[in-house]
Amino acid sequence: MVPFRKMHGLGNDFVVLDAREGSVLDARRADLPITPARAATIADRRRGIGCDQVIVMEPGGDGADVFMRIRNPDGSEAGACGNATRCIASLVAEEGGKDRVVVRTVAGDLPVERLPGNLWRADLGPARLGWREVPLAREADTLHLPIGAGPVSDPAACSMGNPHATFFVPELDALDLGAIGPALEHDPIFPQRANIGFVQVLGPEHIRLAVWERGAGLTLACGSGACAALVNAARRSLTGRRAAVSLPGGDLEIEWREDGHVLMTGPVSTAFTGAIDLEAYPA
Ligand SMILES: N[C@H](CCC[C@H](N)C(=O)O)C(=O)O
Repeated sequence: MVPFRKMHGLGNDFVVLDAREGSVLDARRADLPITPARAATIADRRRGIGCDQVIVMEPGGDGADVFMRIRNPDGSEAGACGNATRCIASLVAEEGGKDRVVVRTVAGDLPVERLPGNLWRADLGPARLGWREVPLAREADTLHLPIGAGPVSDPAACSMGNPHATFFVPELDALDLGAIGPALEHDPIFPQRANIGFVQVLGPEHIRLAVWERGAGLTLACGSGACAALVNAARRSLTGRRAAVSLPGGDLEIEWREDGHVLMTGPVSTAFTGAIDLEAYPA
């Protein structure tokens, strides 16, 4: 049996598996790999445990406390997951009795620190603003992309280690995100698809955000999406460089630092722990 921990950040939920040295899933063992197919079944809310992302902890290597592998329910690997970054950081901080840890991802090393009141602040690294960094399929102004669907158009785009487009709308509740999300996620301008954020600006330090996530669909919260939304709002002078981002699952505090790095502060929760027979999940 393989132990797992069911965690979430503002309702953006994860199944966390441990493949570090000495764990049942020790990454050096080839017999129980978390393949894309296996991750997809684990994430399935009927055939598996169910979650927005499957997170596998692997050895961090020099300079990092842990490596975080991120898989969406469709099996695709992602370069960033803000809410899971806080969750994984809290686990390794607890293990090591530390208040500051480094979570390594394919997109870079992310320092995370514990704050009072079950809050964690993660540096999600620099916002990448160039069209090749998003990435886009062709040269375009990342502040005004020539795409749209239904009532929305003219998004801004950036990468937080994963691709994001941000649409600015007058009233979030007037949108049918399920109807327009898939077409935008798969727009040909995004060669790696994209996470699609919809923002209603409430003031210079407060925005509402809903995200249709790449490979996952509508989630209650998206940490990297909140970072991208704040950066894109600030680039358009709709907010300052720091704002509260209100998502369906709750609020994150986001700051786009003068050095380009984006800080995200928010809570961490564990819902339950359990164990699964991984052999029952097709590789
Ligand atoms: N669906 C995202 C990964 C998870 C991002 C989100 N859960 C977060 O908290 O940042 C992608 O494919 O880039």
